[in-house]
Amino acid sequence: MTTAAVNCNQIAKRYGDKYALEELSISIPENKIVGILGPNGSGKSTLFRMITGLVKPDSGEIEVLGKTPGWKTNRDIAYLPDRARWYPNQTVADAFQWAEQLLPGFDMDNAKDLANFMEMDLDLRANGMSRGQEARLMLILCMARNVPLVILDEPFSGIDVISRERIIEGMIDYLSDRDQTILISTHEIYEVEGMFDYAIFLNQGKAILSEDVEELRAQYGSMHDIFRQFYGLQKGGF
Ligand SMILES: Nc1ncnc2c1ncn2[C@@H]1O[C@H](COP(=O)(O)OP(=O)(O)OP(=O)(O)O)[C@@H](O)[C@H]1O
Repeated sequence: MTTAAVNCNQIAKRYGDKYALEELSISIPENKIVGILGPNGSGKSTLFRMITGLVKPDSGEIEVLGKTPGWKTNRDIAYLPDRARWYPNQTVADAFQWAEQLLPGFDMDNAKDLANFMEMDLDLRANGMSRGQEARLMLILCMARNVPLVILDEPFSGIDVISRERIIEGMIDYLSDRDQTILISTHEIYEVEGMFDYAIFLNQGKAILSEDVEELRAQYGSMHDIFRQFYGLQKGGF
């Protein structure tokens, strides 16, 4: 039987009179790479913030790794928020040392391997980093951690298309023998969908599909095709 990493039962979260999440009931299976997909404003980041305990549901129940989210569960979660900032004068190597001291489960050897395939120079200073290099650093800090749940909120934005393809290939390889649940939200669905074992499609705060990718492919075609069918995807993105 598959165990759930995250269970949401009839979750609602409202800002003013607008629902960010509404009647959300999903069960995210353990040890899978899961695409959390949907157009702008569909509730992806709100769901991630709720999983990390930063946002509380107005109603409904959420369980993460078998517990109510909060500081206790956060030791077991590596979270890459969509609007991260880095400190200006530190090098990549400094950032790794900082992470080794402060981030539970951070593994220096993993970080160095990841830096290698992402072509990150360890002497590069944060204030000299391009947006794409900063995105790589944040991704490495998150993925290098041996924790059961990793949340990557738009990890590839700012990374150019050629590097992105290489990074995604490297990630598939790196993640293939790790027992972790990885949640990834992305708008680069066409390039990334080969990574996913499971996908959840959100629309206006509700889950419209939540299924193994193989099942979804058999029923609807690619994840990109699902976007076309369910959200009226225009050519070139959404
Ligand atoms: N702190 C907040 N205050 C007010 N409204 C919010 C807040 N956070 C989220 N919302 C609203 O909740 C809805 C869901 O937002 P959320 O950021 O979760 O969407 P998203 O799917 O991550 O979007 P994107 O793809 O653009 O990152 C949006 O309508 C957004 O405006």
